Amino acid sequence: NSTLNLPPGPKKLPLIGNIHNLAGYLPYHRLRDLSNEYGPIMHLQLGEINSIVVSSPELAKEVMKTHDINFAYRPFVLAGDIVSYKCKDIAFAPYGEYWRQLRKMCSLELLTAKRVQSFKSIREEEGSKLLQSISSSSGSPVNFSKMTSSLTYSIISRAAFGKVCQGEEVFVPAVVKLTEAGRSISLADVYPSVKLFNTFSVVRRNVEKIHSEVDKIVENIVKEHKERKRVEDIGMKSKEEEDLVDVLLKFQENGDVDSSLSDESVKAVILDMFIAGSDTSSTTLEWAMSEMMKNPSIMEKAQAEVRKVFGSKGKVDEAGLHELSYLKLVIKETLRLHPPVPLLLPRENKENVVIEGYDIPAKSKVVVNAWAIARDPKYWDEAERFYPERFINSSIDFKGANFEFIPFGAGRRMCPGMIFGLASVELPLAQLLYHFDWKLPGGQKPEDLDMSEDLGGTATRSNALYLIPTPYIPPTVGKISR
Ligand code: HEM
Repeated sequence: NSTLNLPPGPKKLPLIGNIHNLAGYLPYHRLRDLSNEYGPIMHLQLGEINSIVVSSPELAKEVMKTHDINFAYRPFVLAGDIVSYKCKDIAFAPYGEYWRQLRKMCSLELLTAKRVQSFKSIREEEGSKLLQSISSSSGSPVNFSKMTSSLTYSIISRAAFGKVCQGEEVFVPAVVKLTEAGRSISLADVYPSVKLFNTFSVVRRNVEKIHSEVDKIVENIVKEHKERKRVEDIGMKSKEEEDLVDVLLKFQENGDVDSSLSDESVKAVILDMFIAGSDTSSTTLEWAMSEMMKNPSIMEKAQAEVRKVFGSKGKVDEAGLHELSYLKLVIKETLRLHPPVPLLLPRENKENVVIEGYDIPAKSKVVVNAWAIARDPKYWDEAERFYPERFINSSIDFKGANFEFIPFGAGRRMCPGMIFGLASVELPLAQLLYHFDWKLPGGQKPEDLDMSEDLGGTATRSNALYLIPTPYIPPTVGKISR
């Protein structure tokens, strides 16, 4: 590195480089503080790995648009390698033909607006179950965080596996454990040349153990689907009845994915859907509700809108969601202040490249601090304030064209599950606002609500959100309709 003009960064220590600069902090907070000192493009040495941290919209655009192909690779992460069946999923697959085929499958069938729409009744039924369970605790505190997390897992479970699958009840808790274990950083990740770290890694042992439990269950689910398909001839199933495993098996059978969609690939993609698709939505629900509890006037406005749109219907359905323009602004503002994946997924560049006059060596780990960018007062007025109205008459959106607001990433590797994710947030949020009034427990005032964060699989609240629900009785309706 000594002959290169690397971006600035904190002083490096022998052997560990800058690892000590990150230990013990929330990484995206710490990286924002460091970038305030060293600038929007920073170099950190993490053991043997060159790590580049980008913290401005302009530089995010350089990485994810101008040099998109070069930065479309993912760095090696031991835990991710195990979870993804050696990169046979979408998120860890290296940029190339196999990954391209998987993404094509997402945009043609797996995660299209039409497919997401076909899961409407799943969302409505699971939402109604949640409302019933909250109703039964009316007047006493409910663990809102836990409830929304189990809601989004149920939605993805039913979308992925259909209705009846043996082992599903153990599968979800095992995937939660796997997601937690899968985020571990191991010595093998930062000292790849020391093969012993890879072979004898504690992370390897833990993750392999949980992964093999999960693998057995998902293997059975895939087998069940194949068997059912043989007996029933799934070709007769309408698209609305297909679940995600059915769709993947159809691609496998037709040889559409480079003739190489093995059973392992099917399992890897299904696990991706769970890991990438459930906590991201429940975290968004949790923060949207937290921000509205903190800002009662916003809560009132959102509730007034949903209660006006659905009026005396007695229930919220997806057909009317497009009328909830203020609720959509609330969700947008939640994703700005609380992007569930604050550092996106790390990228790796295949070739040496110069950015902002600095050398970025090939195979650097490149991190975009989307959280810091979305709170930067240079780009946002009253950046720390939760203010959904900021998006009225603004063309700024999260679809990957405005680099100051990239909760779903941008460019080739942008999240393919955005429509699915938003659908799993909008309906439940509207239902929860329509059917209940909400209070903080223990006489807490809005300003007392703790908003501190923790980085689990996603950037969640550090303490679960407890709220007291009081059922709202719509003008001409006596009970929650199912
Ligand atoms: C609020 C919900 C969600 C948010 C905020 C979110 C965010 C993200 C982000 C930031 C990335 C990395 C993008 C990049 O590297 O530029 C990503 C990747 C990905 N997401 Fe999502 N996501 C959400 C929901 C979902 C859902 C519901 C699914 C699937 C059912 C999904 C599947 C994926 C996959 C497969 C990738 C990897 C893409 C690739 O590497 O090519 N996500 N997501």
